[in-house]
Amino acid sequence: MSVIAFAKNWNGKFKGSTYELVSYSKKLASDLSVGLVVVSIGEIAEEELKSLGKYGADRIISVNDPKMNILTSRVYADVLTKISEKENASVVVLNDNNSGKAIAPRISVKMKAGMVAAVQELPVSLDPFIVKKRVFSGKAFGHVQIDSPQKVITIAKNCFGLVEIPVESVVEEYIPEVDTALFKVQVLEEEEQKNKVILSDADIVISAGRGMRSPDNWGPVEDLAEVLNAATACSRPVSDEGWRGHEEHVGQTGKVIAPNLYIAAGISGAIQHVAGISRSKCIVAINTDPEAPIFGVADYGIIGDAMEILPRLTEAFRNSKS
Ligand SMILES: Cc1cc2nc3c(=O)[nH]c(=O)nc-3n(C[C@H](O)[C@H](O)[C@H](O)COP(=O)(O)OP(=O)(O)OC[C@H]3O[C@@H](n4cnc5c(N)ncnc54)[C@H](O)[C@@H]3O)c2cc1C
Repeated sequence: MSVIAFAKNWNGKFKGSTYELVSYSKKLASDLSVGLVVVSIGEIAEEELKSLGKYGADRIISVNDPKMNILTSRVYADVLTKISEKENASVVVLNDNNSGKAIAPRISVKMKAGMVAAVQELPVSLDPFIVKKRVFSGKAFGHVQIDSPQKVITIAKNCFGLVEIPVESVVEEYIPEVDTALFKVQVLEEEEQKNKVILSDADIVISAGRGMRSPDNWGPVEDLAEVLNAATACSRPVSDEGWRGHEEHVGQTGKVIAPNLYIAAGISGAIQHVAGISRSKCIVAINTDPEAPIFGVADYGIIGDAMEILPRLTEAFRNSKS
């Protein structure tokens, strides 16, 4: 028996969320008294693979096939299912990011395994297997029991953190036979967004809402983001109005993010907005209205005009950096 963890790489590099996935999966495997097998797909340097050893990945299967450098969900799901069967997996763990969301349900169908997405912590119980996740747009937690012999879970960002258990990783090369029909639809090229911190990966997010009053007032938001090497985000009306692009919209109908620091300027804190940011480790709200609901979820609140406060924060961070 084993726990399988899918370690996605981005152009041959792992991210912090991959190391968190390995930390989580190592602890889960140890609680289940089974081995951990970390699977990497696509070309990647051995040194990068071995960096997973810091978090307890003693066994790594590398599907080092250039045909699989760009993620194709049908192909990746097939590869992971074949490896899960070969390794007699009891649980398959993926990150709850775009890749995990695309692959996990396919593995679940192929393996006839029960699946739960965006798990918040280690299972509440191993037998029966019960996991905890947010439900009703983050307003409540649900405990979900998976009864099938094999299970597939995706884990929410920042649900476990990084736990170092340094081991010497052993890397095995393995390329399973994949039906050529699965390559029918292929991503030929990926273009990376340049000079911008990607919102879903960002540790710090500066977000603004309708309180900024006009798209012309975004300068202070971008200045603070630049000083803090942060991503920018916005509330839904802001993107609906076309003040900012929809890729920045967070909330129930936008992106769900979990940065270490979320600064919300001129955002009222409607429940639909909070649904996308409540997993942030620290929320700082700037609002002129002391009764704004955002202060109910914020760790720190600043009552005042965002147009005045954002430049002062930028200046203070700039000074403290120099
Ligand atoms: C089905 C559904 C789904 C939705 N999904 C989402 C979603 O995914 N994401 C989302 O964001 N919303 C979503 N909404 C909309 C949501 O209900 C709110 O209307 C929206 O979040 C409000 O955006 P806002 O806070 O920017 O604007 P407002 O509610 O207008 O708030 C502006 C805030 O700025 C403050 N302010 C004004 N001037 C200043 C100033 N100079 N300095 C500082 N503060 C100031 C005000 O006091 C106020 O609190 C959804 C709604 C529905 C019905």
